[in-house]
Amino acid sequence: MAVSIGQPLESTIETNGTAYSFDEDPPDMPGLKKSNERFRLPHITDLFPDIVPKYSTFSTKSSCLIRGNVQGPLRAKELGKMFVDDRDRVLLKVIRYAHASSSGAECLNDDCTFEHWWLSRAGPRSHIYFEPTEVNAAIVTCGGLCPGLNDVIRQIALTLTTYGVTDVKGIAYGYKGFIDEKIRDIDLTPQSVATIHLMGGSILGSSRGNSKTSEIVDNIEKRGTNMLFVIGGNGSHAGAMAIHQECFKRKLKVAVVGVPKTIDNDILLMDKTFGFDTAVEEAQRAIKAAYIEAASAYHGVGVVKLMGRQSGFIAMYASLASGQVDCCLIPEVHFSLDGPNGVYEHMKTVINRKGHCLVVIAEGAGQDLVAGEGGTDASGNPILADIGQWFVKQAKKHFKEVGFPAEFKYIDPTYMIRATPANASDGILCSVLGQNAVHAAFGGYTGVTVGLVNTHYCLLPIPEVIREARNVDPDSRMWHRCLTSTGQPDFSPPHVESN
Ligand SMILES: Nc1ncnc2c1ncn2[C@@H]1O[C@H](COP(=O)(O)OP(=O)(O)OP(=O)(O)O)[C@@H](O)[C@H]1O
Ligand SMILES: O=P(O)(O)OC[C@H]1O[C@](O)(CO)[C@@H](O)[C@@H]1O
Ligand SMILES: [Mg+2]
Repeated sequence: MAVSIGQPLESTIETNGTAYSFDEDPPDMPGLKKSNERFRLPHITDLFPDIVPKYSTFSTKSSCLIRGNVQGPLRAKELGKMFVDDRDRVLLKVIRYAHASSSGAECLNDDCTFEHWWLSRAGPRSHIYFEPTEVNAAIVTCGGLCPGLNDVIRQIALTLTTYGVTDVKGIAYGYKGFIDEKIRDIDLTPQSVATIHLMGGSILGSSRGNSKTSEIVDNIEKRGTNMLFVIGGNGSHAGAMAIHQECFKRKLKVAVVGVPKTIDNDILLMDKTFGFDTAVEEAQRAIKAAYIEAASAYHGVGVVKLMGRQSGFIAMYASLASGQVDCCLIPEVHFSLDGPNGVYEHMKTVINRKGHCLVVIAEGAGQDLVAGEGGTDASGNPILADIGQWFVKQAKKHFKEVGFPAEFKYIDPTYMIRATPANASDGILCSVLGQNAVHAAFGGYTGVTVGLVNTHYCLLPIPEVIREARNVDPDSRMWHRCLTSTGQPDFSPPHVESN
């Protein structure tokens, strides 16, 4: 039997995306059944089916906490549209490609049959699975820094307070803070977090490596933590998932919720992650400086290195935003330096035409050309060779050898960019993600993360967003737009047919 959406709040409590009981998809929601399987969100009731949730203590209509059962069915009409229904869904994809050859098309067949994938909507639920006074919450930031970390920490702490939680701890220096007894927790109160978003970095500190799941969960158990918020990238999310699974294995009632942090924007399925916009904006200062230096020198060449270990989103968007960039090199697109279609030839053409040239290079670009440093960091991420310095050295050598005068100015603003506070648009993204992480935990969800998908905030199962790193698709409209802006040719080395 198909169940229609939009039942009033008084209806029976529905949770966990399984609320639709049907033999076939509702007529207006093709693909719902398979979406509910693929994007099923783990829920506390999977482990404790007998938990009876209570009416939410969260309200935007009351300036004081709503306690006990005051907010019963009688108040449902009054509270009106304040809550998100567990059955609300957001479409993952919205373009219906006519053919697989359409730019950016990802299709299962030549006709590009449209697939409906429905995601769960994030937001406050009418019923909660934790008694706020019994919540012992912990927040941890792991991996590299990113603009907006403090905004997320702040908003999680403030939203928890809104529900009536009084025990919120910051775990210092990433997962290490759970394991190393010498590392002290940081008390997070509305007062202590009030202005932290005005600063870059993370007031909790961060780290890589050192994350033995069983030891972390031992510590979670010892402290009695029952809500854990992990702000981090794909590695941190893999860690969060492992913690969630270990908690389930030990039958611990702990909600583990992630907030994706990646300046590189390399998390799957999401429109963008926080810190990315700020990075693109902050990169403009370096690009502009490099442009001015290059344009003020005879045959000046400005080179700017930007972050992007495996994904060139920052370099691509920053180049597009600048409009001054003549050559953008990213990890996803191989390039050759020499030859008629190589980077050097393009640079010479641009210099001959304009008198100067501007190159943006992502840190992960051209790693096949430069001899790598080899090895991995504490978390197992590859340690990259410095492509920026290498490129400038090689290019200088080349131009000297061919007798083409050129003056190079190199800027590496990577850590300056990473340490800046979030801009306004990231500030909003961080705040909404932080709030939604808390709503997810109170709604009983665990092993989930929050993200912006097609401009709507969604809850996603962690494994779906960290299956692999999200990359720039060289066939995408955005990369083609970047190429249209830089005017660079296809630098790919010529394809050699093998016998
Ligand atoms: N597969 C995994 N399982 C459990 N923990 C992991 C896993 N991968 C990484 N971690 C842990 O997650 C933390 C952060 O990982 P990592 O340093 O890779 O940063 P990240 O979250 O991916 O962010 P960034 O985008 O800055 O790399 C580390 O403490 C690391 O040990
Ligand atoms: O210097 P760290 O902390 O190893 O981080 C560098 C890496 O972190 C990132 O900023 C991702 O967080 C990558 O762009 C970069 O390769
Ligand atoms: Mg990572």
